[in-house]
Amino acid sequence: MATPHISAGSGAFADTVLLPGDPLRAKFIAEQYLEQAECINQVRGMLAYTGNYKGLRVSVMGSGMGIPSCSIYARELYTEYEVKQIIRVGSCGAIQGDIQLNDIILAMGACTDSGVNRARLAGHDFAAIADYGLLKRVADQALADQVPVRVGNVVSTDLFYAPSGELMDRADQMGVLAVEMEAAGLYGVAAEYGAKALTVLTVSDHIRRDEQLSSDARERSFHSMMKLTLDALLD
Ligand SMILES: O=P(O)(O)O[C@H]1O[C@H](CO)[C@@H](O)[C@H]1O
Ligand SMILES: O=c1cc[nH]c(=O)[nH]1
Repeated sequence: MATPHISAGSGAFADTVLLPGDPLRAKFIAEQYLEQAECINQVRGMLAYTGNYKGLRVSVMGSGMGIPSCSIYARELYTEYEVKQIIRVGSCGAIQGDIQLNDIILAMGACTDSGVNRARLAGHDFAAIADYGLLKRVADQALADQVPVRVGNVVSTDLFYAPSGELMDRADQMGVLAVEMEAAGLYGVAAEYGAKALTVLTVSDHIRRDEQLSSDARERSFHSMMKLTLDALLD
């Protein structure tokens, strides 16, 4: 059952996996939110845990940074561990001027400068979209909890340090809310394997303004996003 990247045994993952980029955020989520959390993977330091949230069995695992790393884990979780749905819980940089630090964004769709989804669709554009049922669950939970969220497009870039701002300028003009590095790849993998995926993001910095959260806050805060996402999974 073990894969080249995951040593967990058969049945070790729950049907639902939360997938932050940072493996230490995965550890923090397991320690803060899951009862009886058990560490089920440490290969490459990509920590994974399974435990219970208010009686629901849930797993959480780091994906690493960028579409290639995230795609490896997503594919192995869907195909080797029979995971049904993956929810990325990530950080992002705001693009639109009216978005503030710590705002929550639900990525209904994800643009990208990566070639992975064109490779999947014979060279053509693939509309990388969230699973509607998962998206609606989290949006409804946000409404019920009176947690403001923005729902829309993000852009998943290959380069964190881009040589020019052209892509961000065009994304801004086209209403793209934020930039991160995995959602479009995750949605492509989910589509390829007939599985479900959603990306929920907390704004950690603003690409137009000199504003950013510390690395510690990126690892150990984001409580509003975590509670919203986990509560949305309950019946
Ligand atoms: O905080 P995570 O979930 O890693 O997400 C964002 O942070 C990393 C870049 O700093 C990229 O992975 C980007 O998508
Ligand atoms: O990918 C990312 C994540 C956070 N902030 C950015 O500017 N880019």
